[in-house]
This record gives sequence, C-alpha cells and structure tokens, in this order.
Amino acid sequence: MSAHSARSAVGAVFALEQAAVRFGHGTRALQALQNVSLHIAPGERVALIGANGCGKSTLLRLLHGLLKPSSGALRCDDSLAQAMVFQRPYVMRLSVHANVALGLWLRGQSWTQAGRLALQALQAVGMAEHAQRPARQLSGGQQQRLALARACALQPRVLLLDEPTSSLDPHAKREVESLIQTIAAQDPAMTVVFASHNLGQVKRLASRVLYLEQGRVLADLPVQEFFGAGLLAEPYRQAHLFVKGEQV
Ligand SMILES: Nc1ncnc2c1ncn2[C@@H]1O[C@H](COP(=O)(O)OP(=O)(O)OP(=O)(O)O)[C@@H](O)[C@H]1O
Repeated sequence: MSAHSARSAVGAVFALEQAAVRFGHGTRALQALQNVSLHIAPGERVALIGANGCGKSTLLRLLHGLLKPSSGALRCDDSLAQAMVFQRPYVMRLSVHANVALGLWLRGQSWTQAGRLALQALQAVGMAEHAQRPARQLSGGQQQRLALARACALQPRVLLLDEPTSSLDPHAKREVESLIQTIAAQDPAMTVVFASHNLGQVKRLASRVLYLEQGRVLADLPVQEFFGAGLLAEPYRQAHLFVKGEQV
C-alpha cells in the first residue's frame, strides 16, 4: 500500500498513524516529526502553530505528498484534489495569466481551456485587471493572490497553506487573509490546513488547532478550547510562540 494513496477506512481526508519524518542519517539525523497520529475530516479548518522549526512545514509537505513518512503511515483520500500555497510563491517570468494557465495545461487541459479557467481564477481573486502584466512586477500581496488563483484553478477539495501571509506587509496580510476566508466560505466542504504564527489569524480561520513542539503534537483541540483561559495559562504562556508569534 503506498503511503499516500490508500483511502482512509474512516472517511478521513488524512489519517496519520505514528508518523515520523527524519532528515539525514545516523548521528546527524534530525527528527522533524515524531509520533504524529491524527485524523483530519472533510471540511475541517486546521491551524498548525508552534515555534520556528517545530515541524509545521514538514507536516504540510507530508500531507501534500512532497515527503514520505520515515516510519509510521499516512493514508490520504486521493479522490480529493489538493493544492498547496507556500510562504513565498514561485512566480515564473511570464504574464500573470500564463502563470496560472501553465499549471492547468501541465495537468492536461488544452491551452484554450487552460486560458479560460485561468482568467476565471484571476477574477475570483480580484486579479483579472493584472492578467497581462509580467508576474514578477507584482507586489508581494499580489503575487500571493496569484498563487491562490493558481491553487483555486485546480478546484481543490483540500487546500494546504504554509504561512500564506507571513511574508506580507500588514495591509496585504489582511487582504490575502480575507481572500482565504472568502475561498473557504464559498465551499464549506473544502478541507483547509494552514501554518501560521499569527494567533488572530488562527482564531479567524481555524476550527481546530494543532500545537507542535519539536516535531510532536502537544495539543490538538477545537479552536475555542485552545484559546480558552485554562489553556492559555502554563505551559503555553511559556511557549516560544507567544514570544516570537504575532498576537493580533
Ligand atoms: N529538507 C530538510 N533537510 C534537513 N532538515 C530539514 C529539512 N526541512 C526541514 N528541516 C528541519 O526540520 C525541522 C522542522 O522544520 P519545518 O520547516 O517543518 O519547521 P516549521 O515549523 O515550518 O518552521 P518555520 O516556522 O520557521 O517555518 C527544522 O529543524 C528544520 O531545520
């Protein structure tokens, strides 16, 4: 059974059983994730939070099939199309429109159809007026909108976002976050898993919070419970997140 192909018996989008990811070998091995067991159901909005290096990106990459577990298992419902957006989008030296169309063409659409769907996706993220501009001339916030258009053009049932607003200025942060909110609200059945250092954003977007420390999931709770008074007391107050993270 492939690590990233078998459907979960319990109808989960993702099921991780004692999953670990190690980088390197022998004494130099780094345990980026360990003993991670969890299920993510369709329509959940899951925030991954924790200090730099705690394993958020590694977990997202694992879910997206970019990494395989070194041990343990990942089961994933492959009938659900996935798209991932990274902290800093990769933008090709092409027009905005071609940046979106190319992804669709590479997945087998005709160039005409790819162009049509790309324009629709750009309209959906408010970027149609920039379609013919060189993509590399866009601002950071516009480039992240482009990345969201590229993701949405694939009509994903599962959207993975790795700190989608952390490289943006406050204005662009708000714009891109509200775009993510709109995309998620349009499709309540879409599963969204995102990494963030911004606790306000986590409250606004998430239904469930996974708090990671050194590759382990220390808390896995509904968002209200995570931010409930009891849990914000020790030991969470001590966590790096509240020192280095953004609390707005
Ligand atoms: N390809 C790699 N090779 C070696 N080590 C890696 C690799 N990718 C990640 N790591 C290490 O694995 C650990 C987890 O990294 P990861 O990027 O998942 O953390 P993160 O929580 O996303 O951090 P940040 O908040 O800074 O983005 C870190 O110690 C990191 O240095």
